[in-house]
Amino acid sequence: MSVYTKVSDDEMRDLLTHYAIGEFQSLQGIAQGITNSNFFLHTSTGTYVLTVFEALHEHELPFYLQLKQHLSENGVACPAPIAQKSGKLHTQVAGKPACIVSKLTGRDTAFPTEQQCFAVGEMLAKMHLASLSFAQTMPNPRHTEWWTQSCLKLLPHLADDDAQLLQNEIAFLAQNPDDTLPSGIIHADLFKDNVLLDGEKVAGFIDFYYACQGSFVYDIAIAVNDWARHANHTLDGNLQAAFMRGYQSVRPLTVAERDYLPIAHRAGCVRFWVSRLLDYHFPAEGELTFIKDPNAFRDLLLTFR
Ligand SMILES: Nc1ncnc2c1ncn2[C@@H]1O[C@H](COP(=O)(O)OP(=O)(O)OP(=O)(O)O)[C@@H](O)[C@H]1O
Ligand SMILES: N[C@@H](CCO)C(=O)O
Repeated sequence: MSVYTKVSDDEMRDLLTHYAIGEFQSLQGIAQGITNSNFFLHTSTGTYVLTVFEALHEHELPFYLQLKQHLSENGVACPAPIAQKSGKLHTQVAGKPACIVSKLTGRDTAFPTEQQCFAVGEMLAKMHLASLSFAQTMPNPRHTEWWTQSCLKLLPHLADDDAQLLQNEIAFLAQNPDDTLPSGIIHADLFKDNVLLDGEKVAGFIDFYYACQGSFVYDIAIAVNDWARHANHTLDGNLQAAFMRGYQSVRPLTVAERDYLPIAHRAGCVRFWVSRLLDYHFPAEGELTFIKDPNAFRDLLLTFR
């Protein structure tokens, strides 16, 4: 149950006086999610989602909330932040940073269909195009420099084969950067559990808290590495092709992007192999980390080499 922060009805009643979304009725904890405390907030005008941030700091919120606002105003399915009467998008609840966003319909899936992969690819392309008119930027905190430094920390903990593979791969990526390819703000973590689906349609992308500047093809590869990945850590060609068809129905890849795609898949594997290895070997004390299998991305990486 991911509700770490207790919020009283009185506090919510007070908070809602700063918003124009009606009177407080009730707050219901959402069981899913790992990092933050999420609630369905029922008011006299409808249901919203309240997120109380357990790790992000208040000064970090405006970028993510303004991004969601920009995307939702530009045809990208994602929660729209609800502004206070003062215009501010974030607030504080129980002394922690918080926000209220619109509630989406739908649920995530562990076993997507081709149609769903097509729809997610299509929406990702819309997000990339919409990101081009977003004026703010955010460096990628988990790219070349991060995985190079993290690798040094991880090496003593890895089996020889894995250590060799990771070092070779990082050296290969350093020689094959993506920094001349079309770029903008990318989601950077568009896994299956970060998309709510309503039947075959995308109800919305959620969890924008790794969004940053990056190449579009890298974002595509991160998503396909999860949406099309079988339990045996290989990609399903049909799901992969459906995702790419959906994406390219909105934004066809350039020749340079198409050529780079296999490398982008390898970069996406390194990114999540490394973060999962760090979670596994260095679980942060007091941090609520649900450890996912690092080898899924090592094994997938081997299929691209
Ligand atoms: N805007 C929304 N509309 C409807 N449901 C939502 C919305 N935002 C979040 N949810 C629900 O809350 C659950 C938890 O949200 P989320 O995955 O963002 O949790 P988190 O703890 O903030 O992040 P993470 O799980 O990545 O650490 C989602 O799986 C979804 O069911
Ligand atoms: N999507 C990530 C976790 C959140 O960043 C993973 O599955 O490793």
